[in-house]
Amino acid sequence: MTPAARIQAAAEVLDRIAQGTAAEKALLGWSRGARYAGSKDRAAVRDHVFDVLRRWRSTAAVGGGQTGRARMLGLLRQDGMDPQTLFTGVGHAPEPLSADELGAGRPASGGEALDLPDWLLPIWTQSLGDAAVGTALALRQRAPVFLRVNLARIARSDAQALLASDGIESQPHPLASGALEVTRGARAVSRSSAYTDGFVELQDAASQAVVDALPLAPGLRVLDYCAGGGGKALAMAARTGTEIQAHDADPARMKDLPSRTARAGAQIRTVAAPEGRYDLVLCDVPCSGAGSWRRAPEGKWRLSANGLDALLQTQSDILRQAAPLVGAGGTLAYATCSVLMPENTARIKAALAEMPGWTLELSRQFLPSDGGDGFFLACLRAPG
Ligand SMILES: C[S@@+](CC[C@H](N)C(=O)[O-])C[C@H]1O[C@@H](n2cnc3c(N)ncnc32)[C@H](O)[C@@H]1O
Repeated sequence: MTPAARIQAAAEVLDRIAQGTAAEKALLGWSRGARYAGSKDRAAVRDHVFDVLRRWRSTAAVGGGQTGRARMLGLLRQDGMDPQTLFTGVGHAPEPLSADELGAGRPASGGEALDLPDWLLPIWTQSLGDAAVGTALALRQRAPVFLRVNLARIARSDAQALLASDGIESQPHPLASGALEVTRGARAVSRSSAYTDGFVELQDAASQAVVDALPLAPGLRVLDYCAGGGGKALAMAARTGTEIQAHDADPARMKDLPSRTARAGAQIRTVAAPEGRYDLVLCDVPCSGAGSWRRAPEGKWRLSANGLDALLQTQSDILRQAAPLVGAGGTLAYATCSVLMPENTARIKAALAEMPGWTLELSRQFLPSDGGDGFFLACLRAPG
């Protein structure tokens, strides 16, 4: 496919997304009907689609309309490219721009320019203060690809060398002890021997930093209460070298955990009903995902004020369920991939008000300006 044909394809996929189809489904639908498209074409169309999703409002303003075609026009204009060199109508390129289209479009402003929903702006500003604009703008960019080196089995520099033998270039990232930022060859990671043999995992650097900050030690009784796919459980197991228990209200979310555990050579036991007292219980709760909107930008436009309220309720409920599982002097750790104060410090403040004798040991907000996604971690110590 030519670069112009990829733009036409992305515009069509974006139209399906605007009609309510999820991005992954819309991309799959397109690629099933596009047998002529090679892997580089699919990757390029996907990149265009996700670039627009991150900048859904501003591309529409700059492109002068709500269609996929207008948004692609806006994207090209924002990126300083001349759309007329691509909108030629030749081959599978988009049709040439009409006089109306050439005259349409205006600079984005306010929430549009930040690519945030208007209802969220006051919460965003209150949550982030001086970092509000910079954080919103960072979430309009593509996320770096980070790996977590399985330090239980290999040194970071040896993992780098192993990746390099498969053509993958990386550099250590200061945010976490095992973090590598992939600088070349990211698409080859899942086929590399370093990955298939369990020496590296895909995990955001701030997500790794959250685990680095937990009071973990070999032999502690540790429960990942909201384990999901197990990214943090695996990182905890690599740190302790001993068993981690994994639980999730929806056990189906943990279906890949046994194979990931085996690949990493880790010890993780899934538990349907956690029993007894633990030294550490991690609650990596469901959240808005506002810290990771550069990776999952649809979440930005799907979130509503009511949806956020429901999440806050769930987060508080989970803290209430998990606290009794923490033994005397043990730690209840609370994590989100959000930068919104109501989900972070405000949730912890509300929880502590209901937990006499508990103390706040650690509270840290990670922002995209630290390099990784936006994450929050708080550690609460049970009365001893
Ligand atoms: C943010 S995800 C966890 C991600 C995971 N820790 C990781 O690092 O890959 C949140 C998880 O919490 C689970 N969950 C939701 N409500 C829950 C509850 N009341 N108790 C336990 N888990 C719950 C969801 O099913 C989901 O898998």
